[in-house]
Amino acid sequence: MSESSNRPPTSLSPGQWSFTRWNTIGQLEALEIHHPLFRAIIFLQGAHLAHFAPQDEADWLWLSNRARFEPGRAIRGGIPICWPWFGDPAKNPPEVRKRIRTDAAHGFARTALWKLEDVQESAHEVEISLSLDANEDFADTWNGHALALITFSFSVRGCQLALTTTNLDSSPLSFSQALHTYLPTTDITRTRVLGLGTSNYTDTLKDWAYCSQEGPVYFDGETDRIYESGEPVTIVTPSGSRKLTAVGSDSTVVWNPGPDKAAGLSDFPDTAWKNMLCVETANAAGDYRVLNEGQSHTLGVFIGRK
Ligand SMILES: O=P(O)(O)OC[C@H]1O[C@@H](O)[C@H](O)[C@@H](O)[C@@H]1O
Repeated sequence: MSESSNRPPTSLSPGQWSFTRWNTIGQLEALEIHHPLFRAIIFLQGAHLAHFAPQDEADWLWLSNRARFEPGRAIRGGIPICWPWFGDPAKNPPEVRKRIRTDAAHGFARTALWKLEDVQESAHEVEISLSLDANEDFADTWNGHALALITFSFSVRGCQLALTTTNLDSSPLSFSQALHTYLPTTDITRTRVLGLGTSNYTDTLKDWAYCSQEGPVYFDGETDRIYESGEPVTIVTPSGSRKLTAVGSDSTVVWNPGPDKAAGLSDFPDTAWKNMLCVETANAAGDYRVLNEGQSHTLGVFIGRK
């Protein structure tokens, strides 16, 4: 970390923030929020929330100690925004796939530079909005025109993300997406996810077999599933619980790379799979969304205490 300042973005007037300031971390610009009640860090690249914690608490998000903060490189940990497609393009429904012109997973939003739109501060909350105009600048990888606007709301109760997509193109937009939340655990083998116990899911590791969940989700090796549920989930770890409450979502991805995949994963220590899991608030697989010209859809998650 280096070079902390109050450098304002062009769209906002200087000196108006009490708790928010610019910093350069690695090679990337970030907003650091140091509020008396909580702290957070958002990178402009990817509108990527890398840290959040109420004061005197450990970080609520997992961030790899090998994460690299470089232009064009996805940050391993925190909450990457997968948009305007989730996962492998080839595994997306044809309507989503037909706009994608690359093999790269998880869309381009997580490595694109977003624009700061607004910072609102109060004694209890900080709200920060960023936008990405996905126009012809992205024509190498995607055919469409859409606006993504994300608003982060931080308080001592937790953090909320609301990602609104508006189709600016004259033809209907089909897209998939996820708020790819990385969470810490002290022991993945003693971690479980509650709230998906009556849901069906696609197991991407069993040739995309369609399965039924019964009871809590446990982890005993690599796990990569798309659940057909947007119901609240509770993540119980040996050191505490978190509750994720979604809006605009009927799919939830649960992922842990396990030892073998971890060994080949970028910016990821070989043994880190023991101490993290991802629970991703999504519009994935059959839950992709379609917007006509001018229509919007909001995908959101509130990460709070149990
Ligand atoms: O390495 P990436 O592109 O950040 O993806 C990480 C994981 O993201 C998850 O959402 C997918 O379900 C996994 O299949 C994937 O491995």
